[in-house]
Amino acid sequence: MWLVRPAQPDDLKQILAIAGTQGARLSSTLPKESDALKQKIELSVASFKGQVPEGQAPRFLFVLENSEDGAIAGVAGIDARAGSGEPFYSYRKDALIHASHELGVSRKVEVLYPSHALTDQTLLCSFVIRPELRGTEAFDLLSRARILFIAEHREWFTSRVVVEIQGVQNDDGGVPFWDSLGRHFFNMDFDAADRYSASLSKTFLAEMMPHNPIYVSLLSDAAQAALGKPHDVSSANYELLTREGFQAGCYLDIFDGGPVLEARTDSLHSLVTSHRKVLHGRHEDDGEACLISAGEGESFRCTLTWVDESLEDELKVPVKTWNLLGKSAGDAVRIAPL
Ligand SMILES: NC(=[NH2+])NCCC[C@H](N)C(=O)O
Repeated sequence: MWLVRPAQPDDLKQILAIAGTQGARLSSTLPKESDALKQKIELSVASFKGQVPEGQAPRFLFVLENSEDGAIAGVAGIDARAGSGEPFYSYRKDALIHASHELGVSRKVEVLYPSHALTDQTLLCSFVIRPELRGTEAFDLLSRARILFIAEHREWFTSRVVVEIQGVQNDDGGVPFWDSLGRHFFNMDFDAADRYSASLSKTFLAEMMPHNPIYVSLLSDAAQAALGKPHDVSSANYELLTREGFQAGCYLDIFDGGPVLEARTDSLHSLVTSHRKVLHGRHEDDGEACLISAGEGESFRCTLTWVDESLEDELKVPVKTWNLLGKSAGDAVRIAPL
């Protein structure tokens, strides 16, 4: 069975392997270097315990584990505050009218403004899954388990949630938006910049990022076409998040021009449709398939199960679900329809 649980220091090797399977091509906020990843896991462990060091914001990292052999097949994160104490960078796409009454011309010009507006909003991040699981139930579980976690610990998170979606990258590794813009200022490949931004400090962004607004019409045609477009490999993720109620607004990723999706936390679909129930009685493998989560903080677990709901708040699930969640009769769980 598939289980989502908090990442542990022992998972380091397996998580590194997963971060690698993405290939250099795929960006995520998951560091691909052992030391940075180790630190990220340590901060996550402290976050789940509610013991984040002074001056840092909670950053949670979950893994998708195959309970039969303990193999990890995916990773997903939540940063309680985007930027985690530092500014969080985006571009805001806006428009200006350039017009001359005398000449009788009027033109709408798109402009990208560097913005820190999303700083401190809750951020879904670091989503990586084995490619063969993309779009499956395990994929749903890994992504949506985070929303059940937010539902269960609502006070840890802010009233809005954002997600940066990977933007367009060609098969040869070229990133049109980066090649037309970022490359001129950062003087490095997209992959290098992407790697730096996944490591813990981001001072290089403050130093290298152009401070002035960018006129979209001065970018290459390919870069303009890529603005706000998700990468093909992100499409399953994009669709899932759209079903959760996320929408693309005016914000774009500063490196690849990918869309930034936004939602009101309290309207997230899995949050609204999930219910707290009490575990009671056993049940066979049939009925309604659901996501089920249990446990607070470091003991949080989430899996897929068959449920039989009775009147009142009692819930019957198969014995193996009880075992996987480490819960017994009378314990509270949360379920959401698949
Ligand atoms: N594809 C990327 N790595 N883009 C950089 C994202 C940086 C992120 N918004 C931050 O401020 O931390």
